[in-house]
Amino acid sequence: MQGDICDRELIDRLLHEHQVDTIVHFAAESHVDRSISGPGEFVRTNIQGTYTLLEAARQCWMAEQKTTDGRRFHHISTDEVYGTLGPDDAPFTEITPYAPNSPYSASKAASDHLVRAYFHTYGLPVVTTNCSNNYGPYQHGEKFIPTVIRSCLNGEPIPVYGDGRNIRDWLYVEDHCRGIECVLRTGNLGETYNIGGCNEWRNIDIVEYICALLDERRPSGAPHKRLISFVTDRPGHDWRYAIDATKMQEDLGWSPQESFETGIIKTVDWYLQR
Ligand SMILES: Cc1cn([C@H]2C[C@H](O)[C@@H](COP(=O)(O)OP(=O)(O)O[C@H]3O[C@H](C)C(=O)[C@H](O)[C@H]3O)O2)c(=O)[nH]c1=O
Repeated sequence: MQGDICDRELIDRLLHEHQVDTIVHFAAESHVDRSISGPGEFVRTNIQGTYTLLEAARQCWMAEQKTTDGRRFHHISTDEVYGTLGPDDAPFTEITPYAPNSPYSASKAASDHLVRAYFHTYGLPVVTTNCSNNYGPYQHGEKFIPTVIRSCLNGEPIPVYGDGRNIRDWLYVEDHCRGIECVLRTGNLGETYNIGGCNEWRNIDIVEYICALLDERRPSGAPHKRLISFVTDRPGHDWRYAIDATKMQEDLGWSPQESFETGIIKTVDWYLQR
């Protein structure tokens, strides 16, 4: 669906014309750096936009059609709402307190709270999933892994923020999709589920791994590692994210199928074949 998520008339029309009974709410401004340079659009899209969708669903399903049977509002969110971890901290679980640090994560936390409130106050049938860092084919070029691969292929500096020791938990996009499908089919209404890749990597290790893969698959005469360029750190840069996906595993039988090593080969090959 294309259009402005804050356009209530448009959303109402779509819900009615297509007799929508399931909403999977992916729409968001998602890039932390952009939220630092321009937080307003994140407040509008992520908070106002989620409110607009929730209100439209409540009006259509509850006020007009007067049934929530077979209806479901699935809100896609992020592990960034939990803030940052230290080296020895346990990974985020569904009961980790919210502590967002960037305008992006604060706007997603606000949207999660609105979704929760619509369940508790109005009984809207909602579920929320909070995922770790996605990667794979077709990812937006602003993200880290596309930036690394593109820089290598163009022979340009690979920008690594700070000392490159920040850690992320990498989730292959198809594992995320399988997780969402699983929650859509069998997740309990009102619940939240953490979907993570169980793949914690330091940024610098990711860069070196991709450089080595490209040295084999697209040799350029000199090691791609030479392109690594440490640049000014992101303000308020969260140090580590990691998800404990036990609830997904034990309650719904989901676990990621890709290791980082298998997922990154598929991703790099997708760029090489384009
Ligand atoms: C773009 C870029 C990033 N980085 C570093 C910053 C992070 O430590 C790491 C990943 O950065 P990226 O901006 O790709 O992703 P996060 O800031 O971790 O956030 C992402 O994962 C979460 C779950 C979401 O919810 C966000 O929507 C999504 O954008 O690489 C660099 O070192 N250089 C770069 O050029």
